[in-house]
Amino acid sequence: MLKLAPSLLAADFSTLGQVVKETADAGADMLHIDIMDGHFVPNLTFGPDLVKAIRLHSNLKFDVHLMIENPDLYLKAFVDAGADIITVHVETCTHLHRTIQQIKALGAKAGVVLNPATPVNLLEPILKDIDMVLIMTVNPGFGGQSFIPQSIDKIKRLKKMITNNGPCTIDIQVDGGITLDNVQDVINAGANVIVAGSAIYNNQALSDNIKRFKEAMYAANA
Ligand SMILES: O=C(CO)[C@@H](O)[C@H](O)COP(=O)(O)O
Ligand SMILES: [Fe+2]
Repeated sequence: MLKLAPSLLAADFSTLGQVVKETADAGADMLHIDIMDGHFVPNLTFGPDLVKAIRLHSNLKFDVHLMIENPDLYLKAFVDAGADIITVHVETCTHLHRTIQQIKALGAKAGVVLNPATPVNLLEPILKDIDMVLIMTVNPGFGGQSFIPQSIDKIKRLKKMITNNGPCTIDIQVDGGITLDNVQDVINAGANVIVAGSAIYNNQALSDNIKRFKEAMYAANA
């Protein structure tokens, strides 16, 4: 199933409650929330209190992308704040299996993220334990960067690995530099959850952007 997850990082921070409501009304499937700590990535964004505050404005699934060191310390805070899916970077988890079990024990779905230079075969031992893999298609830390073209082969390798692992329902999410020009390429390669920030929140109408993205997504999968 194809899903569109607009990334709040590119939205107008002065009206976040309203943005979240409009994003849901316009037909987004999830809301992607980028959490950055200034250590794992060279940028700072939101914490659990912000997630809790915007939770009041919609029932959208909250997809929380943790770009933070020591993620185990904050899992409960983000689930309590309203996260439905928590995604952790393999590069930040010394005990990845334990972190995944903790996310699930808290009642959230568990996702795992790979930086562009991290190979997919690292996921083989935990593939049966996760709900989603996120392939970073830029280096994490900032919105508005250009898509890394080698990501297409990486998505294909991941898709093959998941298929060879037997019947399962792991979502393949992509994040970074996704536009109307490349969204069909990533879907044809095997991705089904599309994160887009600057291509969704920009000077054009939010509802038009979401409509155009969903049309392009479903046309790719036809
Ligand atoms: O996690 C990140 C960046 O680290 C992303 O979620 C960005 O927010 C995507 O923004 P665009 O590349 O679509 O502008
Ligand atoms: Fe993200």
